[in-house]
Amino acid sequence: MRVLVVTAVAAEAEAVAAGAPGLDVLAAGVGPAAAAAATARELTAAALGGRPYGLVISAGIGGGFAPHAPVGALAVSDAIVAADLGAETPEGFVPVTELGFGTVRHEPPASLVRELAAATGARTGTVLTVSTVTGSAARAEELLARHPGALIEAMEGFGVAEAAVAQGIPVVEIRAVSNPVGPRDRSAWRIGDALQALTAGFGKSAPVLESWNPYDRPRD
Ligand SMILES: O=C(O)c1cccc(C(=O)CC[C@H]2O[C@@H](n3cnc4c(=O)[nH]cnc43)[C@H](O)[C@@H]2O)c1
Repeated sequence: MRVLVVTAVAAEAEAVAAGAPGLDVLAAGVGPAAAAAATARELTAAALGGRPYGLVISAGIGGGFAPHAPVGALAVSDAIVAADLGAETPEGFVPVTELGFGTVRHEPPASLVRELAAATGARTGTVLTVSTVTGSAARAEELLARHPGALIEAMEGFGVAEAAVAQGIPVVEIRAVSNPVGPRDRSAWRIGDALQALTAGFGKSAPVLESWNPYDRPRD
């Protein structure tokens, strides 16, 4: 099974490739729109070339919600959620699904999440996709109140997932925590530590990714 890993920037792609050199890795740009466009292009080219992908992974660094996702931790998504796709109303935020449109959530195969977490020691939980990085405690609390299972905030997963799901391909997100979600503090960033955790996590994930087959598993 071919696996496509989609990161935002080259440093993340290099960290993934250092851990799992056998995977195809694409640096697609920052944000959900760039991620969706590049992922769709890559999946379509592979399918037209007769070598379709069987799994897509959104990967990179991300913000961690305290206390469950400290800096340097690795997380595997059991849900990929668009956290700011909706409307502000006098009563608060309303997701697009409640407005009668689209979707805000994709769920990776449970067996894959379990096996990746067991192999890597990663935490599992919801990974939020946002278009605006959280910069205050109030916003972090608001997101956690709406998504009590949230572990991570990043900017690409939902875009990658939309592109994969549109082509019937399973998707999962793997993130290493570079900073806490909350008040803006560039001095608290640990990008090097997060990239190292990403490399180690992909190194441990490689055997799972080589053997996982969505077609010969009992139902999740
Ligand atoms: O300038 C800031 O305060 C700031 C804070 C956090 C992240 C950024 C970025 O521009 C990084 C975007 C890039 O990295 C991923 N990422 C890493 N940490 C976070 C986060 O806390 N919230 C959202 N995204 C994050 C993201 O997936 C992008 O690829 C700037």
